[in-house]
Amino acid sequence: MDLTAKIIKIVDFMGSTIFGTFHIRAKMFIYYSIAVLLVYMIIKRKFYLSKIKSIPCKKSLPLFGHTLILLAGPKSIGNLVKTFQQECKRICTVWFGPVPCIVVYNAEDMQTILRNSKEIPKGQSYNFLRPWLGESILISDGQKFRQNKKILVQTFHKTNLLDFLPIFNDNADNLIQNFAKHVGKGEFATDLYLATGAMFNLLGTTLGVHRDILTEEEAFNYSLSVEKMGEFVFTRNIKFWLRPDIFFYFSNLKKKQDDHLNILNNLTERVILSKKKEFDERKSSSITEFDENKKVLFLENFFSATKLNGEPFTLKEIKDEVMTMMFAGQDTTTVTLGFVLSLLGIHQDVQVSMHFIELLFNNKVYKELEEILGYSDRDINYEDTQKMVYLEQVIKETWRLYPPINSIMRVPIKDINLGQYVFPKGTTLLCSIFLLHRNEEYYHDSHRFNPERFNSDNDKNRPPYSFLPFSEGVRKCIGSKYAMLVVKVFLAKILSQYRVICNQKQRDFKLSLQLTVRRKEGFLISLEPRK
Ligand code: HEM
Repeated sequence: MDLTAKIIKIVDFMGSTIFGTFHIRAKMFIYYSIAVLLVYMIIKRKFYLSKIKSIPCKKSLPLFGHTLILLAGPKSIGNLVKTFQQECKRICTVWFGPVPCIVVYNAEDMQTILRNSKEIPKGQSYNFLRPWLGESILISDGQKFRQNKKILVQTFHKTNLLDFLPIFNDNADNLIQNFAKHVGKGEFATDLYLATGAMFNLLGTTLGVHRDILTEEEAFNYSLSVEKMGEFVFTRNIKFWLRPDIFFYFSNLKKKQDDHLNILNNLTERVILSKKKEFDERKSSSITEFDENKKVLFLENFFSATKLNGEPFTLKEIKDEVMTMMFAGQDTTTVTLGFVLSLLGIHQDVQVSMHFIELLFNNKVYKELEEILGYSDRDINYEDTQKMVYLEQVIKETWRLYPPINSIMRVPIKDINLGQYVFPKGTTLLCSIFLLHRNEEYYHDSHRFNPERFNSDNDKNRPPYSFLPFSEGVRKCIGSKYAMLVVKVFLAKILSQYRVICNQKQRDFKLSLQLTVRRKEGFLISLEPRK
């Protein structure tokens, strides 16, 4: 008997075992129930669709929605922005296959959403991050979020940030040494140097370990895996058929994800276990030797803290938080540095204060650094960073054009009525920081790099919730001050040593708008010595 005949026989047998012994009335009952369920689902769907009807939507294909367009990617980022700005001015529905998602990019709706974290929580929107970040602060809501946030915010308090400065300076010097190999030798990709620099900062400041514990290869692999994991999560969101776990588990993407997760898990566990051993030995050796003030923030806070139920945090829970810090803090600062260097490399007028330009543009970055640091390559202290006013404008303008986290997601737990439209319960709201920052309503000539937008006068005139690189409200980034400090130290060190050149035009950047915004071609720059 061939295989097909065998299968038919098995199906026949199963059908008669399930239904054959049933009374005819029982069979009819099952058929009617299925029909009623289908009708109920169709009505429910129609009712749901009527709620989002008033939100503008670009033409889409049945079943596939906008997925094919999203997969092909915009021909240029300018096209994408134009489409949103001209066809759907403030808000629009995008279909990921049969699943709608409301994209928001106006300040008023952003405010409504981000201020109402009780009725519009993160919910299930970050589910695909769970295999990587577990139930960490970035993903959880409610009590678990509040419990973990209490411990984490201590780490990022201003008084602690000052203690991090020697670590930032040391790692910036290490980066300069790596850059030195490329000085005067043309264009090179800075991505992995910047990523490992950002990673070493986090290792030092949150875990209390020096970069020496890793080989160069381990550091590169870890940084690459963080980037890849972001890519996989994004792909799973767009390719709607990979959303259900059952399909994802048998996909090639899952295999690749597991490989990168292994790299991240192994290294993180290794560091946590060695620090835990050190912590326990120090604590038990002698009470007097255990200096509370010297404890390593973040990690040791988790070792000594207890949860709301009085139990200590498990290794898995601590690992989830560490992985979250390494993701939230590494990729974001890496791309910030990459974009600032690229933009300054293009806009030489902003970077260098040549004599005649100085008359037109005072306060340019290099002039400012020269005034603060003289010609010395000494370490940067906190007071120095406070004087870097123009550099701060440049960083903020870079965050406006290329917000590292380009969008965040929320899911309302009840219908949110906004007058002209409704955010229905259970629908993903995608708050696009990228599109908000290019909204002509708030930023005239929005594609142009112009740090003057952030001078003290212009800063006051911007409507609330129109500049959100770190989001806002209860779920605002906890690392915003840390990020500004580390970026200033790194840029001050790089720019006072080297003149940065970037040969691409800004409009030729090939952007990938995944979890973080990046240049697909890499952050390509060349360096010339300053002195
Ligand atoms: C340029 C640098 C950074 C940018 C642009 C940035 C941006 C953001 C944004 C937009 C969010 C909100 C995410 C959401 O609501 O879904 C966020 C959350 C978060 N960020 Fe950052 N971040 C940066 C650096 C950092 C650093 C350095 C750390 C820590 C080392 C950090 C830790 C976190 C954490 C833990 C959250 C979750 C907060 C919560 O859910 O309540 N970030 N960040």
